[in-house]
Amino acid sequence: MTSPTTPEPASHTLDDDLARHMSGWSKRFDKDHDDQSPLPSHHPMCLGCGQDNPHGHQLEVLRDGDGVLARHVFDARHTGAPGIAHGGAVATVIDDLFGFVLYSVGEPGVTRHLGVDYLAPVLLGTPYVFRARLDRRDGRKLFVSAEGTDETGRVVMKAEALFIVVGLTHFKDVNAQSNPPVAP
Ligand SMILES: CCCCC/C=C\C/C=C\C/C=C\C/C=C\CCCC(=O)SCCNC(=O)CCNC(=O)[C@H](O)C(C)(C)COP(=O)(O)OP(=O)(O)OC[C@H]1O[C@@H](n2cnc3c(N)ncnc32)[C@H](O)[C@@H]1OP(=O)(O)O
Repeated sequence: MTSPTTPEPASHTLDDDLARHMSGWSKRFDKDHDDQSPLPSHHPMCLGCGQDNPHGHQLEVLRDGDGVLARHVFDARHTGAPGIAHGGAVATVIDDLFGFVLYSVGEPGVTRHLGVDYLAPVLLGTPYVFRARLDRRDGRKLFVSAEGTDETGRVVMKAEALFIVVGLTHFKDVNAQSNPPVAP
C-alpha cells in the first residue's frame, strides 16, 4: 500500500494505477455479471467520473443492457449561456460515458473523433439520462453512439464517436513524455 506521505516514482504509481484499473475493469467485463452498482471510475481524478476531482462531473455510470447509462444534473460550474449547460461540458460527459463502453469491450481506448448534435438546450439543475453503446468494431476502431434525454423522454442531444483501442503502454508512454509528469 502506498503511503500518501511517501511519494513514489510516477512510473511506479502509474503501473499500480493501470494494474488496479485493469483488474477492476476485468471483473466488470463478464457479460453475465448482473452487478447494478456503479462501474469503477476511469481514475479518481478523471474529469468525467473521478470522485476526487472537485471540478469534475463525478459521473456514476451503470450498465444498461449491452451499453451504459448515467443520470446527470449540470450545475452552475457548467454554465454556458445563462441557465444552459456549456456544450463543452455536455461533450465532456458524453465522452466520458463512451469511456465506460470500453468496460464491455475489455480493452482500453482513447477518443479519436467525437461528434455532438445539440438538439435542445441542456438546462442547469435539470436531470437528464445519457445512454451509450458500441455500434460496431472494425479492428482497433470502436464506433460508439449515445443520446441524452430529459425526464419527458425528449432527446436533447446525440453523439457519435470513434475510439481507438490502445495498449496500456499508450498511457505510460504519454506520461513519460510529459514534463512534469501528470500522473498522480
Ligand atoms: C494519467 C492517468 C493514467 C492512469 C489511467 C489508468 C487507467 C486508465 C486506462 C484507460 C482509460 C482509457 C479511457 C477512459 C478515459 C476517459 C474517457 C474519455 C476518453 C478520453 O478523453 S481519451 C483522451 C483524448 N484522446 C486522445 O488523447 C487521443 C489522441 N490521439 C492519439 O493518441 C492517436 O491518434 C491514436 C493513438 C488514438 C491513434 O493514432 P494512430 O497514428 O495510430 O492512428 P490515426 O490517429 O491516424 O487513426 C486511427 C484510425 O482511425 C481512422 N479514423 C480517424 N478519424 C476517423 C473518422 N473520423 N472516422 C473514421 N475513421 C477515422 C484512421 O483512418 C485510422 O484507421 P486505420 O487504423 O484503419 O488506418
